[in-house]
Amino acid sequence: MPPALINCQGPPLPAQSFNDSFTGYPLLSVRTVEMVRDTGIIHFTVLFDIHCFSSILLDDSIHNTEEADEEDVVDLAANSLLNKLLRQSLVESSHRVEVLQKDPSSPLYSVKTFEELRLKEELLKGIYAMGFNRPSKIQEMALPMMLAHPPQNLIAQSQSGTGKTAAFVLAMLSRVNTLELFPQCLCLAPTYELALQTGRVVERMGKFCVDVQVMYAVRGNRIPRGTDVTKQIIIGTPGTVLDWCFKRKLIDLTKIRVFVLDEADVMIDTQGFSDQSIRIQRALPSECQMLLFSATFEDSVWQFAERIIPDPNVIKLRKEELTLNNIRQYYVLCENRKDKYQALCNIYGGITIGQAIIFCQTRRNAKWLTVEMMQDGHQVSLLSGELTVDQRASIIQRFRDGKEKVLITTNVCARGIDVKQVTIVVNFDLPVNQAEEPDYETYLHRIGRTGRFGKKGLAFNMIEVDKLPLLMKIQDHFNSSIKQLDPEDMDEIEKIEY
Ligand SMILES: Nc1ncnc2c1ncn2[C@@H]1O[C@H](COP(=O)(O)OP(=O)(O)OP(=O)(O)O)[C@@H](O)[C@H]1O
Repeated sequence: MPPALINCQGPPLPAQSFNDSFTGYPLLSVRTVEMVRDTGIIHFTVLFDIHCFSSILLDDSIHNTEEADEEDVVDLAANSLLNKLLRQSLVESSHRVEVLQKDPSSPLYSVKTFEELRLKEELLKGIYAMGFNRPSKIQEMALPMMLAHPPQNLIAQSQSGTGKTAAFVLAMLSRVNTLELFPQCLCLAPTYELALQTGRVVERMGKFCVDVQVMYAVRGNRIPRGTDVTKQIIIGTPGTVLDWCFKRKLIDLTKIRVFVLDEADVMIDTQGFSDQSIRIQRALPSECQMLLFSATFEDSVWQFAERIIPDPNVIKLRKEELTLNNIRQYYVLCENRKDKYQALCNIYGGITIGQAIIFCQTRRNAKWLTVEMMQDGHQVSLLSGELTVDQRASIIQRFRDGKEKVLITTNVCARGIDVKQVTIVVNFDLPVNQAEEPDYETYLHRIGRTGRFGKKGLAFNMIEVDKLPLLMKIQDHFNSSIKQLDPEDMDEIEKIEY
């Protein structure tokens, strides 16, 4: 898509101001700003990129491109970053924390306050400055283990947002000896952006620990061989850390006291990262404290965790389960895409809809639907995989703020993104896997989000006749009823309440 040009006149403004003035339009981003002074008037030439549905309106050829027909694959690292960017507070769980001690006979400590941890004054100040009043559920159990003497190893699993990062950052900050100017704590993260996010937490929590410094071992941060690295906390991606340790000799692994492997589930999903992490871990001294964190605990994560963390304590906090119990599910039989859209309009016209998320299987369908709805005057936004994580975050935030009533998306947002006020989910296309079988997990994630925290939700499935057997399989799988709805019967539609 070629960039577009705006010419305008006005007072002198830095380029950033142009970006700021376009932040209300997440689909526009400023590429360059040129300023020309002409007899007292300043002319600006702003070159900006138009993303998403604006591009379709301007470029019909998109319907014919292969790219437009792509399904969005779920990118774990991008989702994790998105979650972090959007998170507003701690995620609570009603489950109990499960603890498996390496030595079951040793007493199990938990804390209810940060004071009980006897932290350095400046660290406690940093915690309170972040607005933390008391440890989160996982921190209550994990912090005493992480701060124990002698240090103990830990594998901790709990869903995103439950306070794991804050816990290991606290452990790293409390173990740094500020009189020693060399790397003492090493944290591995799966991507550059995730490393930066962790670094920000170190900087915020360590705000009053003025002698503690962080450095990023990430691609692009080129430090000449032989440089004397004096920063005590290193956060980086496995490949670059390996390079810094073995090739460039910037980090002496034998002096590391705390080793953290964050987002283990994302890490093992990235080719080569498990082996690189294991090579790093093998060079650490035996007394180094080793900590591993993961938001999920499939067998593969568990196997990796056991390989890399010797003699661990294990802490798990189960996730709130998604359920379809509070959700009334309907299906509408349709001939084709146009027909599905018509049915959607009838439903939309028949019931009062607060906010809705509509899921499509491909980018092409999502774009097509966005254009149709916009042309019919609906306020919609489109979220699909070609957007950067920042653009996705901005679109979701606008939707959360109620600026658009409908969010059209692909599987890119099927999991993990909470918008509490959404009560209606539409499957414009059923989720299917590569074998063209129903994707039950994704169905549950798409729809289960509406009926959370005891709220009631509504789900509509738009089904082509040949897809009906798939829907029946979904119904059987979840042992829940999905009722047929006649999209022409407005009386019936109007009776649906939520
Ligand atoms: N004890 C606490 N009290 C209040 N807020 C907290 C506490 N601990 C962490 N938080 C906040 O809760 C949010 C989630 O915490 P954190 O990032 O540590 O969770 P996480 O489990 O590491 O999530 P992820 O897996 O996405 O990294 C953050 O906004 C963080 O500042």
